[in-house]
Amino acid sequence: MTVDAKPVAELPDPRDFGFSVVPEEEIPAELVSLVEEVRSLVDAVAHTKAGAEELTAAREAVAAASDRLKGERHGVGTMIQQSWPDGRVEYGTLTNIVAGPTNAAAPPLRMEAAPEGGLRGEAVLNGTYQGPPGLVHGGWVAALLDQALGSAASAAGMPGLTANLDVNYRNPTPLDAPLEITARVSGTERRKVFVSGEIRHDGQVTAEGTALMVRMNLPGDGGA
Ligand SMILES: CCCCCCCCCCCC(=O)SCCNC(=O)CCNC(=O)[C@H](O)C(C)(C)COP(=O)(O)OP(=O)(O)OC[C@H]1O[C@@H](n2cnc3c(N)ncnc32)[C@H](O)[C@@H]1OP(=O)(O)O
Repeated sequence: MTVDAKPVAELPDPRDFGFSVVPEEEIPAELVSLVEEVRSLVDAVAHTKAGAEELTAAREAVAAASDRLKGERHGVGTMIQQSWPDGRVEYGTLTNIVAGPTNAAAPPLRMEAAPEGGLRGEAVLNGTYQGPPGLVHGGWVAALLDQALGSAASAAGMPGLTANLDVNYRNPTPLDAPLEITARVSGTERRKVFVSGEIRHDGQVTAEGTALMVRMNLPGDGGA
């Protein structure tokens, strides 16, 4: 179903709407490396059996590290501009909880153009994303799909916000295992963008989702 589809010729530049934008290539390699280390730290803390002395020493080391980073900060809402090998430029938020490259709480998920159309990405979620024993929390399964579906709409030139998300959990989604996430636009109607996607492990669908994204109301849309 495609009615009155209006993909934008070029994605709007968030700078034109007053947002700060950081090009991904300007993120220092040292920050990328620090974020990786903090991801390991969160996992280590969540699972540690260390004794009181080691825990106290670790807390002091972490507090000292926090103090070192209490200088100038990016504001909430800062965006990141990512350029992909396929030539696609995407804007997201720097600290997006699913895909933000500087957010140590993000897995992170990165979506690239899939040969069959739409987008494809891979992620491994460790034990800090746990719901049932050994399995990814259902809310995080939904979050992965929401992000992938939103990215698919954005990659098709129709960035927007999720108005509705439906998730079917078909099989358990394992922790510490490679997950494949796929998403694509299935139809449009005025500003409504219908998207669908799946999460797979070892080729088996663990969850599938559909969403309605409502495309950003841009100047010149005439309210369509
Ligand atoms: C740079 C970017 C990077 C983009 C990067 C991409 C990655 C981001 C991925 C993460 C996605 C998120 O987490 S987004 C965060 C979670 N979502 C939100 O916070 C959104 C909260 N909701 C809203 O702000 C609003 O309700 C909107 C924007 C969704 C829609 O408001 P609106 O703009 O005023 O549009 P509105 O006229 O109401 O609706 C337009 C059309 O959609 C229909 N519609 C609206 N809501 C629904 C609904 N729930 N179910 C069915 N249909 C609906 C209406 O009937 C209408 O159809 P018709 O009359 O045309 O037939």
